[in-house]
Amino acid sequence: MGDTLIRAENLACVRGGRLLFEGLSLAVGAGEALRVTGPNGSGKSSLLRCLAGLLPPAAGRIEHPAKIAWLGHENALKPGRTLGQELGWWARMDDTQALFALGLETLGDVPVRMLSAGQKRRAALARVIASGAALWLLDEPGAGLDAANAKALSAAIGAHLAAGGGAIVVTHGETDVPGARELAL
Ligand SMILES: Nc1ncnc2c1ncn2[C@@H]1O[C@H](COP(=O)(O)OP(=O)(O)OP(=O)(O)O)[C@@H](O)[C@H]1O
Repeated sequence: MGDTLIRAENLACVRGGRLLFEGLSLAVGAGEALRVTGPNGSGKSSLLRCLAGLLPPAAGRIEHPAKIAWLGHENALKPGRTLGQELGWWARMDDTQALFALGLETLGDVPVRMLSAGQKRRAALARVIASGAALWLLDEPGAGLDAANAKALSAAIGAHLAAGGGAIVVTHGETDVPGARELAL
């Protein structure tokens, strides 16, 4: 493994009084990806929230030397602001980031609430890419994307890994994560 971006040992997660998983350990290094799979309700999103520091685990230890960018089911874009206001960093985007931005630039003056589901997802993904974080934690990132953008997402993850980043991606199979190991819950 390359430089460790995140390491978790013996994690347990309890939600609503129910034990979702225990004794779970994982590590992701530079250039590596983990694909988290499992049935609905098995705790994939909860695991990602624990790793992102948004949900305290019931047991275990998490260390992440790397800066994290987390993408949940919601896109965390303010509905009343325009896309241009929310993504005011267009000028800083490079070619890879433009994969997602492509086609969105013309929507800069549109309030976020009027964007389509796929457009919002692409904007949220563009923000992850532009964050500069080494470790991406992506919860069903391909939700709402058409085939071309799903492919662009996989390419963006691949480019991130090739550049020494890492990713943990929750997916029901809609996102191809190049070279990923699988963690099945
Ligand atoms: N805030 C909460 N309070 C109580 N229980 C919760 C809470 N959030 C999630 N849960 C429960 O935790 C369990 C795991 O949910 P989680 O969203 O982590 O599953 P998942 O594997 O990501 O599911 P899906 O594939 O449907 O997205 C579910 O039974 C859910 O009802």
